[in-house]
Amino acid sequence: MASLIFARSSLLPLVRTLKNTTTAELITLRNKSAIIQCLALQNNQNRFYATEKKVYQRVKPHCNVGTIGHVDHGKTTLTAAITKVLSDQKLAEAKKYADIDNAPEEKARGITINVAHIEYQTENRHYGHTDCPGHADYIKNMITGAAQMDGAILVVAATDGVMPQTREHLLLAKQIGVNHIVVFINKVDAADSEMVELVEMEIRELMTEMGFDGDNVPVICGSALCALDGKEPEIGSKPILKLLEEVDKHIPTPVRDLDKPFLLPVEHVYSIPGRGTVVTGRLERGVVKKGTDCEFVGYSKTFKSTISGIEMFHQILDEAQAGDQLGALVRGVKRDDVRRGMVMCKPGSVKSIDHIESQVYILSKEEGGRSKPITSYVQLQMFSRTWDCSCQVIVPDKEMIMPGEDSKLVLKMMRPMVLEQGQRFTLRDGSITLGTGVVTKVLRQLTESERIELTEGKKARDKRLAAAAESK
Ligand SMILES: Nc1nc2c(ncn2[C@@H]2O[C@H](COP(=O)(O)OP(=O)(O)OP(=O)(O)O)[C@@H](O)[C@H]2O)c(=O)[nH]1
Ligand SMILES: [Mg+2]
Repeated sequence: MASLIFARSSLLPLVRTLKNTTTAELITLRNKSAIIQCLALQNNQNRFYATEKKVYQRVKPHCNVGTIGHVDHGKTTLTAAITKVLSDQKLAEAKKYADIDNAPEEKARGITINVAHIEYQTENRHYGHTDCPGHADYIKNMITGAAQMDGAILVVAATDGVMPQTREHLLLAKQIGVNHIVVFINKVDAADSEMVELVEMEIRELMTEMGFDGDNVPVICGSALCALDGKEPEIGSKPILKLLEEVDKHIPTPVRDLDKPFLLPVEHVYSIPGRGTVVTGRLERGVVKKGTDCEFVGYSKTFKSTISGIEMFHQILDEAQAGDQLGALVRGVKRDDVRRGMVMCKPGSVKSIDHIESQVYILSKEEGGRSKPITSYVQLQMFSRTWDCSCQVIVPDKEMIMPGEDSKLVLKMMRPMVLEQGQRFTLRDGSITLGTGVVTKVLRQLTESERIELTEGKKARDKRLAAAAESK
């Protein structure tokens, strides 16, 4: 929000000098670069920024991908090779290996991740590409969604075949819902063709075993190093182009947030005398219009209403889009009916959930976490969107999770809240952030007796059960 205000206020005087630019038009602009882009377009001569700053032109659909796979199998070399081959077609800026491998540090909820964000295009799409320098960075990046991937390129060296991290990255991809994978068998310059065939069979088998469509997954064989060095096009640049063709075809363009049913996590609720109740927050997805029916969900409650007015920056508008920070006037709702943490959404599009399976990364001490491991039955505070709620953790499959480790975790919520597959959250204990996670599966609702046991303890549950039996 701050940056939006900044963008508007710093650019407004400049904008006003332009002919044909009304304030109303500006309100619909999303951010600084959009404003710059719009100015450039309106001004035809691209006088303002085009010479100083590259303007991102949204002409092709955007897709986020990344390279995953075992250490040293050639993920970074392949990333560099892709930019090299595409730069020959003026579709990317060639990046050197060292530019990618020295990825700047990025902080995602207290976790430092080294991640390189590379940009390139094919004829059909614009890509954001993520490459991480190390195994731990991949795990953290995938769980925190620091660069959420719509699909991934799995790199396997023909010289090694499937290795432990090939498995681990695939498993994690499956677990968190990165379902579209294209395989690149790398280093074919250093392996004979029989070996390459064997590795291909091995990967298809592994992927089938993990629940991917192993028989039909595109597998391309080549040498990233040859492509990067501009040598042997048959195993160099050609397979890279083939790979990109398969990525274009096989990884679907994600549904844009604007096309999804709308959802706004409530940040604040105000009562405005003479007008009614206004809820504020950032529209996470979809589009809302004045007059739209809505539903409030959270804290075990669900009720319907209608949006009778929308405001942004103290101005009234008819429609708001994903990304907008807005206030919505809601009909027939009392101030006390709604509270921060609920969501306002398209009726019927979300549910309150109290039992989930997740994949979490537990922070190490150096990352600001605790030095103690996490064990079953402890109670932690879970934060997601604008709500927080106590929950009980169950560590399945093992005794405990050590700091710095990632693991599956089952969470039982003290109160049902809006949670969806793919939703990210953090776990805290007092003022310490212990870990971060992503919902991988919604489990069945807790039974009444499980709920009593969870909120009031085993004794209370037994007492109630006994009382109920007696009254029968
Ligand atoms: N012979 C041969 N070597 C390659 C090829 N691609 C990469 N290499 C070499 O393999 C080594 C590892 O390559 P990287 O690109 O750093 O591998 P990585 O998967 O990014 O490694 P990490 O980020 O450490 O997991 C380097 O020495 C590369 O030069 C190839 O096609 N053929
Ligand atoms: Mg690398």
